[in-house]
Amino acid sequence: MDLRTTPALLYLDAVSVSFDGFKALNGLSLTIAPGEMRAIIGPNGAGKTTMMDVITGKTRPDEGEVLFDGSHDLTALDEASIAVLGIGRKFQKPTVFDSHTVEDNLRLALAGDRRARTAVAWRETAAARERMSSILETIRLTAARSRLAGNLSHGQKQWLEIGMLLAQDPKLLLVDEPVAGMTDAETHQTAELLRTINVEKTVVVVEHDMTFVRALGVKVTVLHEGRVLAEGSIDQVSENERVVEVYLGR
Ligand SMILES: Nc1ncnc2c1ncn2[C@@H]1O[C@H](COP(=O)(O)OP(=O)(O)OP(=O)(O)O)[C@@H](O)[C@H]1O
Repeated sequence: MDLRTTPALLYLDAVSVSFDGFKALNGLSLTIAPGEMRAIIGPNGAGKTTMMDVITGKTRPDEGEVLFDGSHDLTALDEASIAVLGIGRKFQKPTVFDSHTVEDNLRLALAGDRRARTAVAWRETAAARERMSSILETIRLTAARSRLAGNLSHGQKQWLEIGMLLAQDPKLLLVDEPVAGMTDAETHQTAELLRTINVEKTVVVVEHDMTFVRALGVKVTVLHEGRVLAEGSIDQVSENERVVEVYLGR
């Protein structure tokens, strides 16, 4: 039995994934501390999505170790068990229910099982109402709580989806390209929103938008060819010649 433990919330060591002989991840090692927010950048095909797929159990690594919250071996768990452990993922494309209000979308997420329950059947306790208000405040949609999700702006839909993730109370949030397609103002607000969330949650965010990554003001990991090319502040990685060559300078 594997009894390894780690103080990191997320620990990847020498993780490799091959697709038909091509190594999408090639000895990727990365640790995320509890309470940290980390930005992951890198050129197309660097392995960012594959890394998220490995963490969430969608893809099994061929080699390497993936530990969560001390000693949970994520390579031995399926996607549902990993979600229950406390890893929530937001994909790039919002998948909110357009014909439901903002509040009902959140109610469905708070109720836990979207398929088995309806918003109407969900009994609203005072504690649940408080959580709803707190999430609406965090995602900046208090004033839009009664609007149909389909009528929200693209940015607001992304925030609603982040709220639906928060409703599941994960320990670790994986956020994939949250500001793609957003206006400058929304991009700026999303950086603030993630910083607010990071007060309570550990966050890993994959993004190409350097203005946004700079606004986050957190440690940056640069992936290239399936492994870590550089790590440090945005200023440190921006000055790294290899990073400029393979990514920033293009
Ligand atoms: N299911 C798959 N089958 C075959 N090849 C795959 C599969 N998934 C990913 N790849 C390949 O693995 C490499 C890494 O892809 P990945 O999507 O992880 O990169 P990425 O860093 O997320 O890129 P992007 O910034 O474009 O989203 C790419 O060359 C991709 O074509």
